Amino acid sequence: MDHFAAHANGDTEFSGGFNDSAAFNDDGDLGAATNGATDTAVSKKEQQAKELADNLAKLKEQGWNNPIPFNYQTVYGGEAGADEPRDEAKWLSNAAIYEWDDDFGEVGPPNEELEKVLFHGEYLMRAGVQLEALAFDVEMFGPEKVHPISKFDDAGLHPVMRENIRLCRYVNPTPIQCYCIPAVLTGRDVVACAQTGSGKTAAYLIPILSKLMGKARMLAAPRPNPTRYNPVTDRVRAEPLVLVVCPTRELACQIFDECRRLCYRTMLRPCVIYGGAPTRGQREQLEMGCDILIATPGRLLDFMRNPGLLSFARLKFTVIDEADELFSGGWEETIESLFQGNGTNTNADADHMYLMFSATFPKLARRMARDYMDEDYVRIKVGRVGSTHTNIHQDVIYVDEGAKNQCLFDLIFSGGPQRTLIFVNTKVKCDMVDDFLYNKGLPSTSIHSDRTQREREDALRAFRTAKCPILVATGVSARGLDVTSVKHVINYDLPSTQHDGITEYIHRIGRTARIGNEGKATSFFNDRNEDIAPDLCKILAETKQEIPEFLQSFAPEDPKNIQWHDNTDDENEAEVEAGAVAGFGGGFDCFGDNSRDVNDTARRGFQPEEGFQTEEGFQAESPWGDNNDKMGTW
Ligand SMILES: Nc1ncnc2c1ncn2[C@@H]1O[C@H](COP(=O)(O)OP(=O)(O)OP(=O)(O)O)[C@@H](O)[C@H]1O
Repeated sequence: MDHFAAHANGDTEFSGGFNDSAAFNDDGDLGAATNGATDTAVSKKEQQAKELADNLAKLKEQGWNNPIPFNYQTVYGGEAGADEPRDEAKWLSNAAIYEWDDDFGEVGPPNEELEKVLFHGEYLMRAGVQLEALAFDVEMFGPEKVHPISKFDDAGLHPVMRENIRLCRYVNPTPIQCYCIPAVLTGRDVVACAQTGSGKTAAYLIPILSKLMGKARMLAAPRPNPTRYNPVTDRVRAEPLVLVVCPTRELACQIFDECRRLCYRTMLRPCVIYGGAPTRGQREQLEMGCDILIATPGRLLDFMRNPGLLSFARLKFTVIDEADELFSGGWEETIESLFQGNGTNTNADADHMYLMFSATFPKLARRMARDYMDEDYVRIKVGRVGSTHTNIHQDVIYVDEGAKNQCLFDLIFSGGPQRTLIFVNTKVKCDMVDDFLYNKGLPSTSIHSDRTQREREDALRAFRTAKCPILVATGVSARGLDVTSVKHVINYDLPSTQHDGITEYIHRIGRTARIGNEGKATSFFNDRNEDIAPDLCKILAETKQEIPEFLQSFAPEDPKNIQWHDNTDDENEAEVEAGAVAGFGGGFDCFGDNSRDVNDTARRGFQPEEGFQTEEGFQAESPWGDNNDKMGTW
């Protein structure tokens, strides 16, 4: 039964929903019912109610908030997120942006209300103190040396961008930012691989937007003044300067969010279009003008079919984010047509820059880089492609399939209240696990691709605001999720090697311990997961985690010399050896010695912000904020 449906009915009695807790009752032998069907039903119901009441009391004592039923009628009525100003809009594509008045000079005046929404929300991600763990070796390949920055102030950024970075509380650039920002500023095409949660979005948005600031008046298409906008007479065609394509709706919304912050007080107008939400609102936003367009590929194709609505004639930057995901999702033709400009009237000027970001770097991505990017494109690699960092404490425990639910409950209960993300491998299981937890009295919700976009946005909002601090998700739907204070990721199911195996594992656990914070990942392992065991052990060894006894037979022989064959970064392919790949292999190392460069500046550059933890109402390491013991302050 659909847990959401039960919630929608306001069914707080916990009756009627899926509940397999009988499997864990002390005397849960259903066959022992001898007093007739009615008696059994009554006593089972009573027993469940008692069990639930006990659970609720225990959970409450521990600090968990009560499960909150969703009421989608109310949500549709517009009350959603009323206590989270950030998401006041019904759809994230309509979230507030800085509205530029023609009367402004070069830079618009502050807007206090919007500033609060964009920069001061308690649910915004803040850097933690364990930033050293992100100090990976950085390799850069390209035709000439690009000097990495160690401070944002050294990058020659537009003053408004510097101010917006300060408002975001980004004190120092992350390693990928140290390299990517100057590379983009020098006008080169860039291909970059970096770990999850390492600030890739800002690594391309900061230099691109900074380059456009001050030139927007000259480059941007004419647009109506929003303060005097008449939707009947003033509509324009959207002619963005920047296009960002990414694989998931949630990621598109997150990039849009970051863009709203970094465009603050400028005339650059960001818009986001993504599937599942009504096209109308998104179209209306484009008709008010659009300089930065963030899009998922399906909705982008839809809108591109209407040249009166969207044109790429002015496009200066095309960014492909999570390229590996887009390619494995079957979008390679769409991406290729964007690169080619075929039928898209894309501006093909020499100054049109292409950027490609990817956690791994599959063959298809390499071919596109070779075929469509400038010969002298820069390639940046932070750490080993597809690796993770030591801020995540990884545990693997042996759990038989049938014991997973109880184990999950015990694990969550023993961990105490904390934002927890649970991954399963199928949509059906996603609903089942969510229902199980909810019926046990835990505040959970779930997200997967069969949910409507309305439900997906609401589930994420509930998770972000900790109304439902437990989110059950399938891997695909939670890819790229950037939610503050996710303290525990649980792989209820480990990903199989047929579904991206260890790469998927890395993405999943990367939802915790982001940007210098710490977190925990627990994976349930049993005989069904043997396919992933060798790679899992390599990751555990590489990140100096304990390899449990039952996995010892899969442990790498020499933990100091782990061999990876991830097929993402094979420099020895014939084509590369033949020098056909410009920029790497065929190109030469930017640092002159044609070998790997380890840049200490970048390693030292990313330091925790002084006083960050002591700031009122915020503790980098605590989900609770100062002196708080309530869920509401997550
Ligand atoms: N220099 C910085 N200092 C502090 N926080 C930062 C900095 N740069 C980015 N962030 C924040 O870090 C978080 C993670 O960034 P982002 O989502 O871009 O990571 P990512 O590398 O794209 O991760 P993933 O691969 O998992 O999608 C975001 O909330 C972002 O606002």
